[in-house]
Amino acid sequence: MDERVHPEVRRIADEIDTMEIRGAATIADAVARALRTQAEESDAIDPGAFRGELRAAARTLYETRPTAVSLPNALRYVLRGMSSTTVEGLRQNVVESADEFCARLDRAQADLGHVGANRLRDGDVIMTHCHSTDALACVEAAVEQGKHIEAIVKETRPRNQGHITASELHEMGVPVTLIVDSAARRYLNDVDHVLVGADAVAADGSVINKIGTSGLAVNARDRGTPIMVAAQTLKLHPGTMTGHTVDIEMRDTDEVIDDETLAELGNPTVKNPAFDVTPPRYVDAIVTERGQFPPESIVILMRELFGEGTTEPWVEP
Ligand SMILES: O=C(COP(=O)(O)O)[C@H](O)[C@H](O)COP(=O)(O)O
Repeated sequence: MDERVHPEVRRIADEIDTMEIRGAATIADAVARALRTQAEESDAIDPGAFRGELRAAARTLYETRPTAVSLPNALRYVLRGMSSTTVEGLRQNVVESADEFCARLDRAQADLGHVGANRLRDGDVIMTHCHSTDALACVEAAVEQGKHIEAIVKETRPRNQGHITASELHEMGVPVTLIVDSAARRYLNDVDHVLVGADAVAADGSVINKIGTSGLAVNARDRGTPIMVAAQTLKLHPGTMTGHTVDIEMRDTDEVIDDETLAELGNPTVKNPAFDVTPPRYVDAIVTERGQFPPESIVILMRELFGEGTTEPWVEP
């Protein structure tokens, strides 16, 4: 571990790694705040040392989880603000960029919520997978508009993030039916929209989200149920414009089965991918704070936002 990295940044990195901090938007908010702390607490004596410290902190955060592109996008946003030639000026740059980033994130989610809410009608039933703050912002806005929405919530094995979704929908006054993941197809006939979030959206409109999203989308398409992805532009993956693919995180097998039970089964191989890729043909709309897009046209928005490429400011020059 790099000694220059502040203990608070390490703590946040650990919590992202163990998923106490999870979900793409929440991770982005946490890493921006972590960089802010690193800058505030830095005792670097010259601008070069300060930049090196911030790079080291960013690298520690970057290496926690590979799939949610909101993480590197947040690091880029905060670090690209470093333009001053003095330590005090650089500190100020980072604090301001981090604050601006977090405020924009909140605003984007609220704006996206209003766009998504327009797709939902009074009396609609949605089906959710995992827990997405962007997706729930759409439901919240619809409820605030006075619409009655009901939800069928998939539990989302192995980590059961569906429980968080069920509890937050309940707090909004949305009646919830909780189902096991394998019951999704059975209940799709009762559903008006599948509503999920995204960890990354690729330039071709593919959606990378919690494992099980692609199977749900294929089944929904088969039943004619529209699939709506709520993803603020922070989830757009700039690297995919230049041919890079999205790395799918493989997590520990102990999330799936404990060692004792595994041994009783004769120690079969266990695979635990955290995410999957839903091709654009199974997605009806990607809802962002900039409006809704058919997945195939998302690349136009990406070019506008990122140009043709991006930097990796956590890499040593
Ligand atoms: O797949 C997940 C979370 O996976 P994990 O639990 O493994 O982090 C969420 O759907 C997206 O991150 C979007 O969330 P949000 O809309 O809150 O950014």
